[in-house]
Amino acid sequence: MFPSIEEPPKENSPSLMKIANSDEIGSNCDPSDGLLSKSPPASLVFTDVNVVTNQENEGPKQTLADLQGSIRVFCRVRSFLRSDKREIRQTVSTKSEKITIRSGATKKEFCVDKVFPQEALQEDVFMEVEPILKSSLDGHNVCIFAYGQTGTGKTFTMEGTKDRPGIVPRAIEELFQHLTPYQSVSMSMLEVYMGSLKDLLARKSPSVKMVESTSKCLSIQMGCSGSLEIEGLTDVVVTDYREATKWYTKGRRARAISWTSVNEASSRSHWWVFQVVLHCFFTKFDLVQQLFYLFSFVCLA
Ligand SMILES: Nc1ncnc2c1ncn2[C@@H]1O[C@H](COP(=O)(O)OP(=O)(O)OP(=O)(O)O)[C@@H](O)[C@H]1O
Repeated sequence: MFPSIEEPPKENSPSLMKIANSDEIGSNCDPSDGLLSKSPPASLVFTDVNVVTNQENEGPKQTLADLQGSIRVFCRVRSFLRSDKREIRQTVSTKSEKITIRSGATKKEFCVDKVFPQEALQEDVFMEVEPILKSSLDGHNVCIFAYGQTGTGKTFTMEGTKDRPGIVPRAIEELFQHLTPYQSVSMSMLEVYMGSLKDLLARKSPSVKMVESTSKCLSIQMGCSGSLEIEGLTDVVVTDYREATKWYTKGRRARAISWTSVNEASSRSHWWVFQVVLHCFFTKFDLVQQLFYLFSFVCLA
């Protein structure tokens, strides 16, 4: 038996994602700026909450959006690695909402919602993101977008390692902890590489052995509601954290990986999108209906 509501929330019209313009996010923070190459690299994590008109749940989420804005910009400074060849100099200084970068006589300051210094842990980052992820369970689309030059720690922040899990595994775990019997989860993963879209969860064709060559090339279509849809993108239903992790790992392995002069294990996909869809079921006038909300995790290389 699904929960019944007289007036269901207005139909959500999910788009694939909203990519914020770099002028909108943060203050003229351009990671390609030469200054950054002499500093511990910094990457940005954006959370973009699309507020939809869910009257039933407007309260808590609306308060969060009102207080903190629907777009939040975080900047994480990567710690120096043993492999860093450059001379280590203290060219970056941080305050909780400001980062200052010096190069010779030049000084640049950037204001963001939150700065994570070099010593920040994965837990610290997730603690900041968690309330926004939780709010999506109240019926809102959420996009977390990582941006920064190669080797700045985007993959580390989003995925992390087995010992130090990042935002994505923590978010999936959190999602399944709060799932109600009237909700289900499906997921998809795609990569934009060399100008084409690839379905990273596409099932392997028995005749082709290479994972990369089995990834389907997809096209973007405009849906009848005006939303963007990826035609034929594999969407798998997952029932628990373990199954979700299994599919996520499959998608990761299918991604293009190469090395760059600053990152031996660069993801090299120009960007990848991991999308989790929360399906919510309810009855209205004795008919089972469904709404869905999106969590999009985007990593721009
Ligand atoms: N906060 C951190 N603490 C410790 N190590 C880190 C941290 N951030 C990144 N690293 C390490 O730095 C290296 C580069 O990070 P990562 O691969 O995440 O960069 P990236 O921005 O995703 O690069 P690319 O765009 O090339 O894929 C990795 O070895 C990663 O483990």
